[in-house]
Amino acid sequence: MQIKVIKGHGSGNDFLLIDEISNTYTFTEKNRAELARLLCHRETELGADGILFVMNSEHADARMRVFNADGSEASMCGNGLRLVARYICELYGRSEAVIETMKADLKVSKQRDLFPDVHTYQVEISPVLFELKALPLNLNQPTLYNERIKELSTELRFTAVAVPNPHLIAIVETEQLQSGIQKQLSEKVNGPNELFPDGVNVSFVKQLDNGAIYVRTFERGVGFTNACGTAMSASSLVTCLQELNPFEQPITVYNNGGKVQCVVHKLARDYKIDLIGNATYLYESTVEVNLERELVEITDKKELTEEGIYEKLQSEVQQIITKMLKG
Ligand SMILES: N[C@@H](CCC[C@H](N)C(=O)O)C(=O)O
Repeated sequence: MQIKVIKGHGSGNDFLLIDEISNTYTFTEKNRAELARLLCHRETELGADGILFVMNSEHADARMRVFNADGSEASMCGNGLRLVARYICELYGRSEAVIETMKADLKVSKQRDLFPDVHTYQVEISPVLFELKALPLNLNQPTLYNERIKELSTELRFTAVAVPNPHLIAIVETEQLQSGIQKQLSEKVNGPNELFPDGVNVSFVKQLDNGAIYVRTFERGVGFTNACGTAMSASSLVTCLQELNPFEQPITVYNNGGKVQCVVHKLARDYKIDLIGNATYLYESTVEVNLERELVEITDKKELTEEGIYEKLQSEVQQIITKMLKG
């Protein structure tokens, strides 16, 4: 079959966007998982952290489904939603839209560029759930807030939150970032294990100046990625709850692929987060895919020029991260 894809990224978290609104593909559920495993594989010419399928919605402007590189489906994807926001706003000539995701309809809108000439979108991250059954996390307590999990580490304290995909977050110091502990415990909770039967995204967060944090995430179904939008949003929330950053004010979140801003809103009964960052396209291409024989061939490719502009933001951020890690 022939498939048109757009390769893009949000903070270096890269995706293949497939438009099922304008094209009449007849993918089965099995096909979507197979396409994710095949096209995202880094040894193919494409390679990505996941696939974003953009579909018609019965009640919203469009629907997003996100598949991780291992073929598992995630309920949400913050960086991916910014790409879908851009795609739908440009497709319909709008500056805002509502996108249906697995568990919620989310507002998205075009914003002033975060960095000169970098397309910037804001997406809503909601619902926010602290009940352990929402992740799920099998511990004999209702929630986990800044607490130890003895099976994972004797020194780190974790908060568990679903937004609504599952996240485990630890606020750490530079030495802990530089140790191998994040990889070790992330692999444990994302392999067969009793604590997190569905796996979990694991983030280490370091507070920088007031109003700025650094977040590194090991993503469920992928491994370490440059950035994870839902993780940066959940991490911002955790820093507000620990009074490291204020609610209702922009928090700059540095990551290995760039930077975003998060604003954490405290509502009457719960929280919601605005995630604001780039939606950068790298190229558009047509691929010939044979799922049975696991073959992919790019038959047409149009490079776009946006990455050169984004690299300026990226090099500024790299200097900040290097300085931070040197202490
Ligand atoms: N990178 C995404 C999250 C993608 C899904 C995640 N790996 C999961 O399985 O929950 C983001 O930007 O939020």
